Amino acid sequence: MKGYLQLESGDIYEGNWLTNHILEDVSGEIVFFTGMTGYQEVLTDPSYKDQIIVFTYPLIGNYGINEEDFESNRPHVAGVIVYEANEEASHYQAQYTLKQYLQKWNIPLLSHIDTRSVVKKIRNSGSMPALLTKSYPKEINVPKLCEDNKVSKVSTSQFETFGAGSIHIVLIDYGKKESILSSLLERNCKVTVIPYHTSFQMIRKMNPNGILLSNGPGNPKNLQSHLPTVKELITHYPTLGICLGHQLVALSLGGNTKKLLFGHRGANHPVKDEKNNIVFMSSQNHSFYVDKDSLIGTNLKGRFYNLHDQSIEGLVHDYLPIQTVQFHPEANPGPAEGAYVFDEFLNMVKENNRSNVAYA
Ligand SMILES: NC(=O)CC[C@H](N)C(=O)O
Repeated sequence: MKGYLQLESGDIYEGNWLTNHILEDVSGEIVFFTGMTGYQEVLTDPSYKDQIIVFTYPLIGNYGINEEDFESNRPHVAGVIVYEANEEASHYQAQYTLKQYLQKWNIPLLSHIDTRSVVKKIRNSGSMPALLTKSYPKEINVPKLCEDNKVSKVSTSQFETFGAGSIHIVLIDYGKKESILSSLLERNCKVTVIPYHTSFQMIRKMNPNGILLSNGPGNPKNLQSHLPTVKELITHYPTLGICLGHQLVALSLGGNTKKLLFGHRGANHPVKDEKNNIVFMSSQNHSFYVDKDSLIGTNLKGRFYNLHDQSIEGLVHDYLPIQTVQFHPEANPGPAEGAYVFDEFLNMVKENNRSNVAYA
């Protein structure tokens, strides 16, 4: 069955609508991911909530979908665009093909779209609203993007504790990836995952040794009303902020975030760590970034930089034990070269315990 991708710019692409029983049109912000593998992790990363994802690698689905590599309990993308979708999954762990999995969750999969051309459009004009439809669009009817609070759609509603280590980390769930939790558990932490709107007083009662502010979907400025809590947390506890968490730390201390033209989404973004004077490859998924000039007077300083566009990839604080990263140290998908950020964070937490800094 034919299907169409319409961009806000007016461009229309014809492809094959593979998830046949899904009849409705879907709309969302169109973004692209450049990794050759890792589509399962991308589909289930809550930071992709409501986005239409274009995979640039021309053959997606070879190894199917398995039970091991989910980053959350369901896919979050609004729609999926590929050049070719492999309908036979050849991997011993595969439980579904890509199409079966998306069909199960009512998410349209459109193939044989000229993904190169779509990506060139996005690179020139920026991430934009797009529509996936089964009937040829006769007029421009791409809905505007909805600037809602997407974090509220993906954060947990429960308090849950994992692991039994002596270091207790409270993980604030703005739409966390499972790999962030497992990165802490592998390092023998006790981790309590909590809803994003939990108050400072309640977190304080949990007596954490450190705070991890997770990744999450949408514009960080949609969480304006939560910034006072973030500020209170980071001035009382050693903190690691990842992606959205990094952006919230910057906003809460008076910095500013802006939107990139087309975002960073892939598994090979080179990052420079100026503290250790090394360059490594990182996994990334973000549209927003912290504006360097806005940090003047905040006591936050850049430590990590993206070598493609020099944008900030991580911050440290002049005197508080705060570390933030825009990239994904938990990888999945992509290289784990930045995983030492978790070790540094836990060393910072232990050091803080030892010196017992009298924060408040
Ligand atoms: N992965 C993330 O946490 C993304 C953060 C934010 N939603 C952005 O797009 O920039």
